Amino acid sequence: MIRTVITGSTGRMGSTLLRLARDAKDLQVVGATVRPGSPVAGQDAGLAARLGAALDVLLMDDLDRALEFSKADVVVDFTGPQASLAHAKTCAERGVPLVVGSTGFTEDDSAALRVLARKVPIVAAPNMSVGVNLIIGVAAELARVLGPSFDVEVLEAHHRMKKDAPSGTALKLAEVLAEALGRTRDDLTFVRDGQTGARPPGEIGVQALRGGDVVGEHTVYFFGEGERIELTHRATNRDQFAQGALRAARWVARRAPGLYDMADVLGLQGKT
Ligand SMILES: NC(=O)C1=CN([C@@H]2O[C@H](COP(=O)(O)OP(=O)(O)OC[C@H]3O[C@@H](n4cnc5c(N)ncnc54)[C@H](OP(=O)(O)O)[C@@H]3O)[C@@H](O)[C@H]2O)C=CC1
Ligand SMILES: O=C(O)C1=N[C@H](C(=O)O)C[C@H](O)C1
Repeated sequence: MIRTVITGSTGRMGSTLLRLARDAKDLQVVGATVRPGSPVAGQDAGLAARLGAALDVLLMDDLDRALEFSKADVVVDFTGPQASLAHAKTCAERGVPLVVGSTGFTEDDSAALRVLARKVPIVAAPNMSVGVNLIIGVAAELARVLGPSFDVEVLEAHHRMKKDAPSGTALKLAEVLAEALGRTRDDLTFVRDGQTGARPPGEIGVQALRGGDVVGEHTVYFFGEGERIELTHRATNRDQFAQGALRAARWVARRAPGLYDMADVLGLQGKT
């Protein structure tokens, strides 16, 4: 049984994780945290996360204390970049493996996560659905085969409550496309406004739509002469993200320290 602590447990992802982990036969939820000072601290996690059933785990607003009492094997964190970094520091100090799904990290944040991963195994991925991680590889292969004569663009759409843009998934797609085409992050364009002039060759546009309750949609466009290829992933609920995260939790709980991604967890691209 893998003893699991879930942070951000009353959020959109946290409550999804609680529901799916509660029903998993090989996982035991031994802790659930909320934002420090949250008024729901002390309440039953199941009830507070709108699961409708008591989970016999009381919400805590301090991960270090939750780990002290829970003897967790793994922490699963979908909170936000700054909270995730703080949680990674706590997990590194306590030697507890971590799964990080948060997005919106700066380059410095990512560097700090790499340093912390020297002490503890961390799986970090902007999208934990199997489907998206498969199309990341397909998109790179399409770019390699189609070559520089195709103009490549990334479009994403998310719910109105999303705090960061573009999505971490769109950034990951753009980065692997740039690498496949021998380009750099400097070739990524996020804003087109005013007299932009003709599209520079080699540019990769990344655009974000926000509205309603869109769970997460990503399309890679390959615009050619006389033809256009579109590669799209649409999530219709958050279960696939959460199932991927729990799969990562099972995987990382027994790993050596290091920074891993979902390609490692899924054994993609020759990774075992
Ligand atoms: N990798 C993937 O597959 C996916 C990644 N994401 C990413 O996950 C993150 C969360 O998304 P989502 O669930 O929609 O966001 P929510 O805002 O719904 O959930 C975040 C939760 O974390 C809580 N929180 C904030 N700070 C802390 C803290 N220090 N300690 C404990 N809890 C804290 C928030 O509390 P409060 O409500 O008080 O603010 C909130 O309940 C985002 O970065 C998003 O991009 C989302 C889906 C899939
Ligand atoms: O905030 C969300 O909801 C999501 N964020 C992730 C991202 O930024 O890529 C993953 C997923 O698309 C949902």
